[in-house]
Amino acid sequence: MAAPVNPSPLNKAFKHLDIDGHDLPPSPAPSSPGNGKKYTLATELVYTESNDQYNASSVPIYQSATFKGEGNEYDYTRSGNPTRTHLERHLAKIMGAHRALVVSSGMAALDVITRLLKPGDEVVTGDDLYGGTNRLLKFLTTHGGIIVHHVDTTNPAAVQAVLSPKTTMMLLETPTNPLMKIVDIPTLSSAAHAANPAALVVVDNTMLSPYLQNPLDLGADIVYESGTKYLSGHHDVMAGVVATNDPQLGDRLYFPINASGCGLSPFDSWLLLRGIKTLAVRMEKQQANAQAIAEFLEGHGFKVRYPGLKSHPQYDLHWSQARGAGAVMSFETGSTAVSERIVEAARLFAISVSFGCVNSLISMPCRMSHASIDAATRKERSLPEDIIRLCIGIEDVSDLIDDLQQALVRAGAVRITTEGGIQALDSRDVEGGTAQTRQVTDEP
Ligand SMILES: Cc1ncc(COP(=O)(O)O)c(C=O)c1O
Ligand SMILES: N[C@@H](CCSC[C@H](N)C(=O)O)C(=O)O
Repeated sequence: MAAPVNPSPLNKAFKHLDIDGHDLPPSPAPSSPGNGKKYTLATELVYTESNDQYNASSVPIYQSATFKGEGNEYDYTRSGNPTRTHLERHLAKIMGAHRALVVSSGMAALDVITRLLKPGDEVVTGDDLYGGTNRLLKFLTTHGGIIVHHVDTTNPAAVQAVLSPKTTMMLLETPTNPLMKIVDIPTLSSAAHAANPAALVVVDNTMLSPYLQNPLDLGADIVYESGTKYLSGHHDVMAGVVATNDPQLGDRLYFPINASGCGLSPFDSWLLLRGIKTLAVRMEKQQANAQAIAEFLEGHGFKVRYPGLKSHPQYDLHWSQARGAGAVMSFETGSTAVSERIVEAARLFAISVSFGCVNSLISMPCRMSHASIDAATRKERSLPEDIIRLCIGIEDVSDLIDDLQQALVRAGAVRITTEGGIQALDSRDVEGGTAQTRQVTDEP
């Protein structure tokens, strides 16, 4: 694919505008066929157009650190690379954003965003957050002079109580990781902007991806997500995405990427672009499987946290701002030891951190993804030590349910009913170790 040097005066005049009005370098330009029709997201995800000199169907990987010449669109890959630009423009299109930027991980994306803060700035955020997010915010409080308020963001009154003209950023996750709490993006965005019109509302959209939720349409100023998860979908690349509709904010976010060099590499940009094309089919299958599994667990007496279940306390709120429930859920057993046994007994579900992969995963957040939050803080924030997180993949759902069922039985988390079904044991029975149950559980 050539980054064509087109001497046409028309091209020069419109150098910074693509057909969607994005004020970005013009080449290479993935877009929809320019026939005026608005396509659905599933179609837009797949369609990219490039003006490659050989009409390559797959965007070439510009594995080059430097570009010859002076005053050209690209000079150095830290500053910009055609493969990365192609991905960024594709993401801007599917995220409904003016500008998207891709970096080396989800945490790098948050790092870029927090570079907007200055010592003394106040950040309002949730009490249930991904462990790495909590870790970076804590570091900024001890090393960057930032003041962070952790509150229950499902409670607008609690949020209101810490908002002030000093609030410069509100950082939200919804659904939260791992408690799957739903946060009202429009209400909280309005509250933050009312407290300080210059406050930036930032939403971590990793749990749902742009296929299921668009925080920029709901009042957020910046959306970011870990591309390591659903966007790429195969756990073969680390990536992060930051997007905004404000051109000046876009420039301010680009600055630390160029200054520090955390922009996504050409090969990883190519991998992420490939993953994005199958996002719709993966997500549809993953969330259909997740719904069936959540119903299976709930139907057998477990307390399941999943926004696809009517029993979710914020079911209506979730569906007022999202188009699907995603494929992550968590549930409790009443006993850390039982939870450990379930996780260890699963065979198809891999014991692994992360989510969004085509394979199903099982984990204990307090030991794994959220281990960086100390035990006292976890307790203070009501993060149950026995919580199990399931991240559902695209396998056959009956195989997944069979695997879970045998894990529950082997772990002694359920008893066999007289009808031959299974029923979650009361945590007191579990702690007491109902020998009868254990005996029938050894093999599936
Ligand atoms: C909700 C959420 N946000 C951000 C991240 C950070 O992403 P990454 O691992 O790509 O740095 C993760 C997981 O790591 C996450 O679960
Ligand atoms: N050791 C890692 C753990 C990564 S957790 C990844 C993911 N966000 C999840 O929720 O599972 C770390 O310390 O960050």
